[in-house]
Amino acid sequence: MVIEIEVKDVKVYYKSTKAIDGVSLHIKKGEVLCVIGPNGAGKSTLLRVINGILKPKIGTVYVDKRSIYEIPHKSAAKIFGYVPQKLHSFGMISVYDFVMTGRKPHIGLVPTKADDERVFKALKLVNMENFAERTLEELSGGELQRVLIARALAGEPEVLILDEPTNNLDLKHQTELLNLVKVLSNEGLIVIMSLHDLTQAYRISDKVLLMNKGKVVAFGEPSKVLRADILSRVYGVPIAILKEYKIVTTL
Ligand SMILES: Nc1ncnc2c1ncn2[C@@H]1O[C@H](COP(=O)(O)OP(=O)(O)OP(=O)(O)O)[C@@H](O)[C@H]1O
Repeated sequence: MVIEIEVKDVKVYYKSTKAIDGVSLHIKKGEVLCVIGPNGAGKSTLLRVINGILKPKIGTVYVDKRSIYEIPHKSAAKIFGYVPQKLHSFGMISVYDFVMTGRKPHIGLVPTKADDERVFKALKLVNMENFAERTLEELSGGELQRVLIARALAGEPEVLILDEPTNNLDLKHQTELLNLVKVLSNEGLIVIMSLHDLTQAYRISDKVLLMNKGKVVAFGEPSKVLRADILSRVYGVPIAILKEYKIVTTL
């Protein structure tokens, strides 16, 4: 089981645009890290760096002190489960076959009964077990989001990376997803996710990383990062934190 992920002084450029400018962080087994910040802050880019999809120009990600770039691709694929913000294209693939692609790093020549069981277990975790035969095109936005999460879970990851996972989800499914994240982290998973809902970030996180313009503004315990003065400055709107820790704009 992965004990620790460390990101050290990462810089990412898209052509000449600097998207990430010297970001460092660390997170341990069983912890939930929420990455927050305004649009364009660099959250999605950072998540793609952490899971090895995007190689930074400078800096490294370490998995238990080992550079991610030294880990063989198949081993890395077993460690990380990634749920992107959106799926750019998909053909006429069924939900079942799509979720099975999450098993790829574990499958030998052909999927076994154990792989089949894993796929159904993952679908069940997101309440999508009755949609296995549908094609992805036949799903609503929220259903598709839950299938993307199932695909990541089917791979039995040790580090789960979720890019705005509550997007498209109704209140019930948002709550269920966040509860699932808590259960998984209690089982020892490292969960790293970007969120726009700051109240949810406060409730779910062990650590929060607040980014703006590619840089870290604050990193640490939720109550130290999610402060009205810091948030108002970064988001550019007056923000209040209510007694029960509900973060609202007071514009
Ligand atoms: N493929 C790309 N080519 C060029 N610039 C990009 C590319 N992807 C992202 N960027 C730029 O990099 C910066 C960081 O983008 P990123 O998507 O990481 O931000 P984000 O914090 O996830 O934003 P949002 O909250 O809007 O999803 C932005 O200025 C964005 O315009």
